[in-house]
Amino acid sequence: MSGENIIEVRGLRTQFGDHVVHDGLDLDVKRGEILGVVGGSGTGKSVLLREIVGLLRPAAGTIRVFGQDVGALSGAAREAVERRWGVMFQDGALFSSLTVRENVEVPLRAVPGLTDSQRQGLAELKVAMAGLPWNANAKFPSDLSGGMRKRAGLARALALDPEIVFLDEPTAGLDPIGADAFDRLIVALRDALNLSVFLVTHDLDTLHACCDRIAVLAEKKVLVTGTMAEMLKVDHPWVHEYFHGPRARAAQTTEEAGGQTADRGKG
Ligand SMILES: Nc1ncnc2c1ncn2[C@@H]1O[C@H](COP(=O)(O)OP(=O)(O)OP(=O)(O)O)[C@@H](O)[C@H]1O
Repeated sequence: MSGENIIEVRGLRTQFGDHVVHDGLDLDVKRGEILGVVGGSGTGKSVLLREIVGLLRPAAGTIRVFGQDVGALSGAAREAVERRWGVMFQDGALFSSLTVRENVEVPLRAVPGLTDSQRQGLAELKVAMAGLPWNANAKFPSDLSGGMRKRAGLARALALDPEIVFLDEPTAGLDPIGADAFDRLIVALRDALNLSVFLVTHDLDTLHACCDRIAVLAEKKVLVTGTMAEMLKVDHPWVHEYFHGPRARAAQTTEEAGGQTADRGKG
């Protein structure tokens, strides 16, 4: 991990009508790190992700990615920046009428000069990198398990060799073994591809297994950031309950037992 901030959010305000979700939110993501973003339901984790990737416009504040103010970019400059990140949405957000390989080909269609067979080959490579078997390429999303759909969504997020991957609750709905495998895949891909990862999660096991740092959203901002060890010392009611409650103890026990899945999600 370098000290360079690959994402910098400053003074972010998000408002839907009278409902203020973020007010004065600051956040840094460092190049090469896996940052876990946690917080109670409705604290605006997914909205923050959507704002950083430009799907929602904040009411105020700046978001710089790769040093560029993404809110100020348009046209070709904006597209060039968007090609440098990949997003995996919670449900995979796959096109149901396309096969897995065709879904992964969608972002590759924007790359000039690729022949059909080069594009197909690249898509198949990403499908393999996401840990899917060869025969998944020709399957439709409806033929896949939830875990396989997530891997297909990840393959699509990796299509353009991104520098940053955004993952929205990647292990939600997975069984413990599938979730453990996904955690390991995220770390392996970060190490192999030198990715920076912005990971929204409720999953304490994922925080233990994957994240270099954690950012806690509460009180309309990033209340605190730090390592898991630092989170354990934070004296704030929500943070304390989250990191010391029964689920946290189960996750800690699992980690101490060498990452075995037996206790994952219990508590
Ligand atoms: N397009 C929208 N219009 C109006 N309100 C919205 C919109 N998108 C999100 N919200 C509201 O913003 C708040 C934050 O939503 P968000 O989905 O980011 O929460 P979250 O922290 O990801 O929650 P969870 O952990 O439950 O997924 C919620 O109160 C939600 O209802």
